[in-house]
Amino acid sequence: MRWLILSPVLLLAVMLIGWPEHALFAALPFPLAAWLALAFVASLALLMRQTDWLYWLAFLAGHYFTVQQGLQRPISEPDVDLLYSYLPLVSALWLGLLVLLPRPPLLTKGGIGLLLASAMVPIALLYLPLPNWQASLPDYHWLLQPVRAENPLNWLQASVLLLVIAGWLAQLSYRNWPKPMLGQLAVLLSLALFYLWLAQPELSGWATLIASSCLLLTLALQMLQLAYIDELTQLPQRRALMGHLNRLGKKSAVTMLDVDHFKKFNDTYGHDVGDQVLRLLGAILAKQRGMTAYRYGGEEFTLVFHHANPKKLKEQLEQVRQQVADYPLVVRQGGRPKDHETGKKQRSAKHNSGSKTVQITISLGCAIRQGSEKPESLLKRADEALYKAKKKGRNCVVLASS
Ligand SMILES: Nc1nc2c(ncn2[C@@H]2O[C@H](COP(=O)(O)OP(=O)(O)OP(=O)(O)O)[C@@H](O)[C@H]2O)c(=O)[nH]1
Repeated sequence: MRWLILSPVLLLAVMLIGWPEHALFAALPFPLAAWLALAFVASLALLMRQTDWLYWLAFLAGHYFTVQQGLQRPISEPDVDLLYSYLPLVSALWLGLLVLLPRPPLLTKGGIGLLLASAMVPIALLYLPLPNWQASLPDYHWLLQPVRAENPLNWLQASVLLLVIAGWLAQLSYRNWPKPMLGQLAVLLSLALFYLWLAQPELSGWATLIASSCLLLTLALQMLQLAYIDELTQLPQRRALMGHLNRLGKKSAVTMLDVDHFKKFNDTYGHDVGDQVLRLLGAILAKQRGMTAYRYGGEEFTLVFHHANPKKLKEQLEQVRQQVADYPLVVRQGGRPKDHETGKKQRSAKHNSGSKTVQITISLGCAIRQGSEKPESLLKRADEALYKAKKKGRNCVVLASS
């Protein structure tokens, strides 16, 4: 789903490569479209308290203003050519810095300073003595030669852009492709398309519109995540479960499962180790095939099945129970290590005294849907079956009788 964030910018790339003469590029959908898109996404980001995005939107606004003021004349004019030489470099470096630097909260001195700086960095290029700077460079250098004859993007600009994009991709894969970084990458890619197809009329407006759409999609997915995904286990939570249960087919089943003696576990090892266990259990459940796992709340989880075969259900649930019971959990005792090095030592074989391997078990209660039984009643029967499993001695599966 997260890849949806890049879809507007990929669509723009396909259009530019396949249909560069398309009438779409002759004009924006309506005058001021790019400004309105920026304002709309900024208002939403404010409303949703995702103010980090305002730095990016401020940069896009400053960039669009600079292009409107300074790049709407033939590239053969020396000051236009110079502005074009510096804008991609400055954009790539500033956006790279925005990712790397810690971003202060918006309503602080640092936050307001960063917001103004993000808008002013591209605009400053309109007023800086670029010709003097250029005069100090050697007359001819291969780094300043264009990459493509029909486009003045030079090797230096292209290398910095590529370096920033490559750094971004490396960070993305290292951090497991988080949504905000995909949104930031989409902004950079939109601008890169504008620099590569500079001669296209209205492309700066389209690039701003597309970058705003990517940020809008990122915001929407972030909100979905907040509303439907449990932060600790990364499983969908109760609100998502209720949505699923309301769409349930006639042949289906629901299982409630619960960690055994979890209170004692928390009391023995501490709440943070208890959290590690829930996270791990979430990962084990998410990997199961043929069922959808939810965190119901606390140490309770729910599994939803789209079949009503008791024998198969019992087999599948026994498998889950066994997998959890067999999983060796290495827990760190005596709190978290003070630093990375101590943590590394503690995890190594020679210095294993701070860790202990423990096991947990789960009890499961399953109910098969009867006719058009209501979700609440189905859940209640699964919960009763879970209660029976606890009474039976825990670490077992009980199927509710029909
Ligand atoms: N670490 C951690 N503990 C949680 C979380 N949510 C609930 N718990 C704990 O889960 C424990 C549940 O305890 P009980 O309902 O008494 O159940 P139990 O000890 O597992 O006993 P049985 O279910 O009868 O086997 C409580 O101690 C809660 O504090 C959580 O997000 N993290």
